Amino acid sequence: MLTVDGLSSAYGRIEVLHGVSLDVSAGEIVALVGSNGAGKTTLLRTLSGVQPATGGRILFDGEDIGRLPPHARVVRGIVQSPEGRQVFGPLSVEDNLRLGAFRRWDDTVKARLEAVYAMFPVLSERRRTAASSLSGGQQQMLAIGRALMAQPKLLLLDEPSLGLAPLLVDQILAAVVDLKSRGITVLLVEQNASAALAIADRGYVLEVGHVVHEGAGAALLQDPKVRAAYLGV
Ligand SMILES: Nc1ncnc2c1ncn2[C@@H]1O[C@H](COP(=O)(O)OP(=O)(O)OP(=O)(O)O)[C@@H](O)[C@H]1O
Repeated sequence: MLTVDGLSSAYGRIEVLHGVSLDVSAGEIVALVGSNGAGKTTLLRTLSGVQPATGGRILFDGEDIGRLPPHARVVRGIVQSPEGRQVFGPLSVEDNLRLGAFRRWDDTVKARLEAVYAMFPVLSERRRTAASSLSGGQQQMLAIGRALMAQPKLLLLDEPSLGLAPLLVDQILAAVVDLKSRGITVLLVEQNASAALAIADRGYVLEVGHVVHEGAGAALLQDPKVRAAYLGV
């Protein structure tokens, strides 16, 4: 589904991704882990098109999308749920969700809303509430729900567990597994590497803009080098 080949990206003259290559197949959860500042967020932003690539190729369903603007990538099914949730605080939960539907504004919006509410019932209960008054976990559900309204084929999820209590982390990661069972492919960035690798089919470890390890999620979890460097074991 997604092939990233030698991708580079820079802020001004400072390159932070140095020729990253990875693959994501349809139906997989692929985790991208690594320490602070490794370039994980930059990679997701380069895939969704809000950050320009300075080299390399991004193929999605066989098409080179590396020069397409972000909205054209959304139309093709690449949707990002950003780090820090970035919900629209003064707007209601439902209006936040409706904003996610912009790429296809037709009579399926209501059914899509109901599907999100079925997945996250607490959002349904609070549909008229301002997003700013939701808890951190609920805001994360809203951010994921908003991305789902765009009907992603490939969901780019940036740090969904950031700042959440352990019970909520489990709930959010269970939701990610649920997305996979609904046929959505997920590229998941997480600081919480062990939790992410535990639910991932495959994973990549990024270190200062390079892929330094890759493999099955379970294999990476068992790899002594990965455990020592990234899992604090
Ligand atoms: N807007 C920016 N301008 C300049 N440099 C940036 C910008 N955003 C990120 N960087 C730098 O790019 C590098 C990669 O950052 P990035 O946020 O992609 O890493 P990350 O792996 O997602 O880390 P984190 O988990 O802290 O978000 C870091 O050195 C960071 O300081």
